[in-house]
Amino acid sequence: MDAIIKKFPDSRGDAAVERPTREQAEAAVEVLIRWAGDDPAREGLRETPARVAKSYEELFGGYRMDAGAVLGRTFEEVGGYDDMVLLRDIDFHSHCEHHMVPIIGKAHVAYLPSGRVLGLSKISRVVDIFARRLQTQEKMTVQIAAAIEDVLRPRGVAVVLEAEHLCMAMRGVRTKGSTTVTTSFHGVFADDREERDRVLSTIWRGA
Ligand SMILES: Nc1nc2c(ncn2[C@@H]2O[C@H](COP(=O)(O)OP(=O)(O)OP(=O)(O)O)[C@@H](O)[C@H]2O)c(=O)[nH]1
Ligand SMILES: [Zn+2]
Repeated sequence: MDAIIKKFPDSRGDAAVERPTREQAEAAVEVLIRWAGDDPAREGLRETPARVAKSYEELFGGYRMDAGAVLGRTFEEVGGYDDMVLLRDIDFHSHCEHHMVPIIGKAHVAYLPSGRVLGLSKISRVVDIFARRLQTQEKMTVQIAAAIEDVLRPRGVAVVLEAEHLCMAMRGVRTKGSTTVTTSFHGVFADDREERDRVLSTIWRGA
């Protein structure tokens, strides 16, 4: 059985770990139910450890996906188009690595091609791959930008994430409705203020 999750080249800091068995994962959920104060043996909760273990495979499936492989399929046939490509308002759901509570937000991803372009869906897929890991918003922003930069070598990449952290809304400080914005700019978007302003104004106000 493959007990080790491979450290993907694009993962930038997500360590390789030994995977527990499903039985061990279910037992851990049972302990957390008791820690919350409920009885895992009662009818409504009896199947819950199994459901949670299964849902984790989906919610955290990003550890078993390789952004480089998804982005690897690029193409050139775009009729000479060489201006900015921006995918705006990509919904994502992640979990903060401090509390394992949801981060819900939108990603905006732009690049300036240098010959090759990406299939548009691949940008959403890459956001999803990094969202489905335990994250900080800063790390996720950098990972998305770095993955596109590594594979496509475009003239510029800009990634903007805006998200609500439920660990701040449901617990702790209980600040509701605040949005955290993070950005990562590479190439032209880092060096040229006009290009950076152009991408930001397109993200916030539309073309
Ligand atoms: N920079 C950053 N901080 C985050 C992110 N998600 C959650 N946090 C913060 O991580 C911090 C963890 O702080 P700690 O003091 O170690 O933990 P805590 O006692 O649970 O903190 P409180 O949330 O203030 O109750 C908190 O300030 C969270 O708001 C993120 O994506 N980026
Ligand atoms: Zn948190």
